[in-house]
Formats: sequence, structure tokens, C-alpha cells
Amino acid sequence: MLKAINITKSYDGKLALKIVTFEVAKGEIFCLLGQNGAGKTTTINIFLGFIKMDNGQAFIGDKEVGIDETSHLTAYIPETVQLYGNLSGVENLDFFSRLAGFSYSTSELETFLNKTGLQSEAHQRRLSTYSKGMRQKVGIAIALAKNAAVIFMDEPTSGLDPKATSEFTKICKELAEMGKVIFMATHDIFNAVELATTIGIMKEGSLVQQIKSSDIDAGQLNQLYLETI
Ligand SMILES: Nc1ncnc2c1ncn2[C@@H]1O[C@H](COP(=O)(O)OP(=O)(O)OP(=O)(O)O)[C@@H](O)[C@H]1O
Repeated sequence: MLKAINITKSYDGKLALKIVTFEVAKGEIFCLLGQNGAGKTTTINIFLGFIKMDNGQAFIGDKEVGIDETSHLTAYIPETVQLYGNLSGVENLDFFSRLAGFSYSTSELETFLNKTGLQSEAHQRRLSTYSKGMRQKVGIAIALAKNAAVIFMDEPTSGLDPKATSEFTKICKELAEMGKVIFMATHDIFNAVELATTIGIMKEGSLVQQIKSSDIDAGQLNQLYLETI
């Protein structure tokens, strides 16, 4: 579903990605680990079309990024989901769904919010009163409403408390069971083992490890990470 073939990217002559190649199948959760500056966000931004690669090819399904229209296939959950503070959860979801070309009834919008586990009492409340975890849930609801096949996430659990992280992990697994692909940059090794089907480790612009999470436990991954980076 997601394929990167020999992608390179440099900023001001400095290589940020040095030939990155990987594949992620439908229903998989790929967690990308690596130190600050390793190239995780750059990889995500290329797939989202926010920046252009220098060389290589990126595919989402059979669509080629930068050649075909791919924005309708993707959703993006950054560390802090940007929403309108003076609109409610339902109104934000309605606004961003319409932006993506979808028009839903209030009860349909509430069904998307319910799927993410956002309490019903919060649906009509202004976003400015939401916790970070609740904002992330609205972000996921937007991805569902958009019917995105691939959801890119950049450090989505950063700053979430353990309960909110656990809820977020559960929702991600449900999304994968629905056949979505999740591609996540994270610094949370323990959450990556719990969540991912495949874990990648990036170092200085190269994807130097790809490990099936079923082949490793958290302690082993922590050790491998420290030996790798
Ligand atoms: N817009 C930019 N202009 C110049 N250099 C950039 C730009 N964006 C990223 N870089 C550089 O590219 C390299 C990869 O950065 P990137 O943000 O992809 O890393 P990362 O793994 O996501 O890091 P972090 O964990 O801190 O988010 C770094 O050396 C960074 O300084």
C-alpha cells in the first residue's frame, strides 16, 4: 500500500534522506524510530506531498506521489492536531470533512467521533476545552470521515499521559484492523513494540533496521536501538 523506492532528499546541499526504501502492506502499522534529525518527518512529509524528494519514487497504492493525485488517500495526525478552538468537536469534524469533499449529517459525524472513543458529552463542547488526547481523537475522526487509506502520524503520543496513550494505541489497532495503514514517527520504543507490526530505525537519513515486532520484545528493541543509533 505504501512503497518508498530509493528516496533521497537534501536541504541546502545537506542530505537528509540517503536512499530510503521500504514497503508497508494494508492493515500494517509501521513505527519509525530514530534520533532527532534522523529523517523521520522528512519521510512523512514527502508522502504527504508537503515537500518534494530529489530522487526516487513514492507510491500510495498504485498512485505515485508527485505525479498522481494522492491527497485524498492520506490523513495526517501531527504531534498537536490543529483545530479551531472556538468550534465544537462536531463542527471541526464537519468543517474538515467538507474541506475534503465530504458532507455528513450530525449523527454521522457523531458516529465517527464515537468510533474514536471521544465521550459524547464532549462532542458539542468547544475545542479550546479539550485535552491533547481528545484533540488527537478528533484528528482520527477526520481521517475516518475522509476515508483515508493511509494515516501518517508524527509523534502523536508525545505529551499524552499513559491512559491517553493506551487509548490512542487501541484506536490505532482498530484502524489497522479496518485495513488502514498507519505510518508513525515516534520516540516511544515501548509503545512502538506494543503497537507496530513493523519497526524501522532511521539513522542519519538511512533506514538501517526493519524488524517485525513479533520478533522482538521491548527490552531487546531498546538494546538494538541504542546499539544502532
Ligand atoms: N526545512 C528544512 N530546511 C533545512 N533542513 C531541514 C529542514 N527540515 C529538516 N531539515 C534537516 O533534515 C534532517 C532530517 O530532519 P527531520 O525533521 O526529517 O528529522 P526527524 O527524524 O523527524 O527529527 P525529530 O525527531 O527531531 O522530529 C535534519 O538534519 C534537519 O535539520
